[in-house]
Amino acid sequence: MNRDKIGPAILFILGSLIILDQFFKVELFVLVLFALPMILSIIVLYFFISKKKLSINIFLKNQIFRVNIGNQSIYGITCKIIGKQELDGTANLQKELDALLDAISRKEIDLEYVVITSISNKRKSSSLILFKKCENCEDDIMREFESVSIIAKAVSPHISLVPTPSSNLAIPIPQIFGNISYARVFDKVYDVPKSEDSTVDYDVEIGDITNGKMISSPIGIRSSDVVRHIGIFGSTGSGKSNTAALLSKKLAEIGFNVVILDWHGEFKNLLNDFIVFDRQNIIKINILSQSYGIEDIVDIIGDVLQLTDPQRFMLHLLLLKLKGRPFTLSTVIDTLNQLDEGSNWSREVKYALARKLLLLTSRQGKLVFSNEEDDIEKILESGKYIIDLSFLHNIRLRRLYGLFILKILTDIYFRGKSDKKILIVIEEAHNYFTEYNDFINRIISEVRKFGVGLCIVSQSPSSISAEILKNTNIKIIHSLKADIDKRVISDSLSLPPSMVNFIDKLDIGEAILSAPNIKNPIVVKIKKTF
Ligand SMILES: Nc1ncnc2c1ncn2[C@@H]1O[C@H](COP(=O)(O)OP(=O)(O)OP(=O)(O)O)[C@@H](O)[C@H]1O
Repeated sequence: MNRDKIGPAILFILGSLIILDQFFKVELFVLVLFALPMILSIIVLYFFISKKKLSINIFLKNQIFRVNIGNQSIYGITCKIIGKQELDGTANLQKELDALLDAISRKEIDLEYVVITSISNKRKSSSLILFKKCENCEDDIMREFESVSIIAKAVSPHISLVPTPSSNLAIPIPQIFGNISYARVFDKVYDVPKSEDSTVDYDVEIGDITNGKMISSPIGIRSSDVVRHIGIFGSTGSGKSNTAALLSKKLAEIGFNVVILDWHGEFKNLLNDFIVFDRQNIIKINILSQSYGIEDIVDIIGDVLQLTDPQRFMLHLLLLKLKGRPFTLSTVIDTLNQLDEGSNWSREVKYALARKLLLLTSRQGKLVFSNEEDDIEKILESGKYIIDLSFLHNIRLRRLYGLFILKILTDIYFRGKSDKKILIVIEEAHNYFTEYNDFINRIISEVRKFGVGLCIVSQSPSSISAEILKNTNIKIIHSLKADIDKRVISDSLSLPPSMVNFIDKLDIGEAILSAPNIKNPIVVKIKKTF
């Protein structure tokens, strides 16, 4: 029976007695004699029933409270958040509190946390309550409190958490806040990585789920998702190369061909069982080879040398005419001269094109572009290779050579010449992007169905084309410092605010992983390759 039914019940009894009195002319004191016990028994019944329904019983042990509600128990602990200001006022308590709550929000546990800030005229105080629905779990609560206290010491040296004793009547919300006046209505909503994510299926383990302090279960990606392309992003020194090397090693172990286009020549130190092509062992490319489609060659040269449309058209004509002749400075000039001299317009285009093509016939250009073509398809047919591009000092030449290798490799797959899947790692990928990215944008969307997975590695996701970002379905985000990069990544992943705040706080080797096999992005500590 609830409280608002008592009044009507008593009125009903009184009304019935008055009617009885009218009909049977009973004495008033007899009526009162009847009515009183009835009313009393209703009140007693009410308290008895309501006590049975909701028994709240607060119990205290080591500052831990237990609240029994019906047959459920909640265990918890309340702690005052006490901030101590330095004498010279240098402690940034707000920042420390944010860091502490950030760290707590990353913990993967089944406890609930509530921050309560009470504000009155005289006092302002904040406290943290951690609690859990459970039975006999004082020890769990105490352990959690100790772990939170350790985190507080590490991330917020001027803030301490002091447990508040509860009485058996109430769980007090503390009134005094250290030696400073401090209150804040906390407005952040945290989306804590859920432990269910640890049950995802994967066959390429890359690390362990972490909350920044503790490591929980191992996690990885599915090799079947590799052809949906991988993006590894992070500032210098954040751990990108290690992650790319780890993926290369693991995928090679399960039968992928792996080719790394190594911009700075650092991978041979990370993967010493890969075959290395470098200055001593250069793969030579014949641009005029019969087997390469002219459209792709025009796009690659046009993108890297930033050719205008008329120059691209002229290049197309030039390549058609040059077929079967050596690609040397004199043949290029000769052939250009044979092309229609009809108008001033074409003469200007010709000279501008000839000037830009000088790069390919330069001393460095001749190291990699040659008529004595190597059988690249044979060389890279199967296995694991590092192609060290760092011996090419001219950046545009390095970019050209890298893209030609990419084209030749993808052609092998387009023609169905390999039944093994391949991972092509494009290190320092931002270097391949210019104002025009026709070739690389086309490749990334086409190669997927042919068993080719691209792994784009870059310290500057904001310099990568939107097309590429959209097409990398597995993203591994190491610490990023520049605001523009953080924004580009958080927009492309629709990251929750707590994770966005976190991108620049990740430690070396830590990364946010977003992949088709994982429901929500999670923080992972990547394994070290060696
Ligand atoms: N998962 C990891 N665990 C522990 N240490 C790591 C991890 N990943 C990288 N490191 C260490 O961090 C340092 C930088 O790593 P790495 O070269 O992979 O970073 P990077 O982002 O590729 O840097 P850069 O852009 O300068 O090439 C190295 O000393 C490496 O040993």
